[in-house]
Amino acid sequence: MIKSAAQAAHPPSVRLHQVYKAFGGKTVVDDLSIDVAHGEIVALLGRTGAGKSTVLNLVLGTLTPDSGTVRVAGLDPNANFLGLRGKLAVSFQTDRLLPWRTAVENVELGLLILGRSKEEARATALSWLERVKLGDAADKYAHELSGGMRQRVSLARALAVDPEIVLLDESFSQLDHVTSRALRADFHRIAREFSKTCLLVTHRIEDALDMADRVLVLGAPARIQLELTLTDGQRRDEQLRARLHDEIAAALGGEEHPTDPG
Ligand SMILES: Nc1ncnc2c1ncn2[C@@H]1O[C@H](COP(=O)(O)OP(=O)(O)OP(=O)(O)O)[C@@H](O)[C@H]1O
Repeated sequence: MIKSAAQAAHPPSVRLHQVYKAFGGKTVVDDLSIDVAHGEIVALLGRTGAGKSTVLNLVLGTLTPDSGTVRVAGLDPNANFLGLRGKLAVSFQTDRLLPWRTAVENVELGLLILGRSKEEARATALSWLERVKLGDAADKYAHELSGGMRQRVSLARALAVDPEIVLLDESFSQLDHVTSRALRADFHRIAREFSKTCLLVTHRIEDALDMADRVLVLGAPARIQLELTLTDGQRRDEQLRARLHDEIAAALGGEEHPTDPG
């Protein structure tokens, strides 16, 4: 990968070095090393059971490696949970919105927890809802929003605290193809505009091809089987995309793997 000046000036935002993890004698992560540079978008693709969630939990610090090291913004995430507050944000497959709060109240919650004033939190939350094209829905409750809109609120909530690193855990997987494609495009635009470092975990090839600078295909146990890089110009080249799609599908094990035709 060619490094930008910003990337060259920063240490990797996320670093896994020779990480090994087993559950009950079964190896799930096997000698995995990944560096995600500042501002880079990396997709981890793998079949069910490949260990994607385990890798994500290691980055979140909710799991510790049996051996090897994990660093997030230079910190051990397991030992520095509070130190990473506000630096690391996650968006999950389900939106996890609080149903008794409106969209804007959901987005401002993280800001209030970080100690921002009510006025500042409200203004920041509203600006993020505008960026995800939900300015008109600020006062609606979750049950008044579609699945795609709820996921947009969830992304606004993750981004509003201005994290250095955003983790996406199958964030677009439950949405229909048209909705998820629009959301991926908007997320990609925002991530670029704000130079966010993103690690996205997905089983959908289209998620990776639409957003990632680098695609890592994991075999089981989690070990890199294929690594591809993709520029924004290349991702718009339909022929190249089709070829990369096939290459990734083959590495994932062909037709057993769910793909996204949309
Ligand atoms: N806490 C745990 N205790 C025991 N086994 C676990 C634990 N967490 C994960 N595993 C096992 O590790 C393997 C990898 O699971 P993981 O959830 O990381 O895979 P995944 O790629 O995220 O799969 P999916 O796409 O289905 O979520 C599976 O065999 C799973 O049963």
